[in-house]
Amino acid sequence: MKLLLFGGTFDPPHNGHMRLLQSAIDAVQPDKVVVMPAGIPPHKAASATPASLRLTMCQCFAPLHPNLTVSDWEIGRGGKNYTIDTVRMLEERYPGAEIFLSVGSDMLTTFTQWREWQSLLQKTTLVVQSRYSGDGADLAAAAQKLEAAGGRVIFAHAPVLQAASSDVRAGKLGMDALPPLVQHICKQYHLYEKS
Ligand SMILES: Nc1ncnc2c1ncn2[C@@H]1O[C@H](COP(=O)(O)OP(=O)(O)OP(=O)(O)O)[C@@H](O)[C@H]1O
Ligand SMILES: O=C(O)c1ccc[n+]([C@@H]2O[C@H](COP(=O)([O-])O)[C@@H](O)[C@H]2O)c1
Repeated sequence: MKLLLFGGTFDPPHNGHMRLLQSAIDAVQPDKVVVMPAGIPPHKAASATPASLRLTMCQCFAPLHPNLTVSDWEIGRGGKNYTIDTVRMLEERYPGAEIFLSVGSDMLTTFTQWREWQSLLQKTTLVVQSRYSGDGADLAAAAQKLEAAGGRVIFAHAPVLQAASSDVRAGKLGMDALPPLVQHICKQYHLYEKS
């Protein structure tokens, strides 16, 4: 069984995330997809948006695959969430599964800063989607280093959709950058409104 893991802070999920996940699904053709919103991401400050709302907003990904789960496992654990722990949990829950890890450009180029990254490379295949025009050379160089360390890296080739959650939070990106379900929840709970 091929299992595709997509983790993020998702504060909020935006159309760039949708593009990344769709491109990874197209590249991998997984049997199962697990979307994993982080409780506290390892290299960022904790999110001001309640975890329960980020979890609900992640339902926007559900239409992308018939066997997609939005998991509350990292949120429920508390503390900082490291992907190696999540992958170990998935290995126990789905014995024998081939695990693919979906990441954007910034995550590939900083991958060697992740906790136990060498173990993660052994346990997963990275699936990368570019998020900035012109970052191809950086991504190729990062992939080459990871492959030299024994990793497997697949490139998804969807066109870049430049969007960032931080731009939504800062009011630099409007609601049209968000999937309809996320827009609806934002309106309902008055999220990301600038006074
Ligand atoms: N526009 C995009 N295109 C492709 N991948 C993206 C895009 N935006 C985010 N990603 C990827 O999605 C994953 C989760 O990202 P995250 O939830 O941190 O969103 P973000 O937009 O990077 O947030 P922030 O702006 O707050 O840092 C990461 O692997 C990231 O590289
Ligand atoms: O495990 C790590 O050391 C690690 C370091 C940086 C990022 N990650 C994971 O990568 C995903 C995207 O992270 P972020 O901070 O961009 O939301 C999310 O699932 C994080 O838990 C994981």
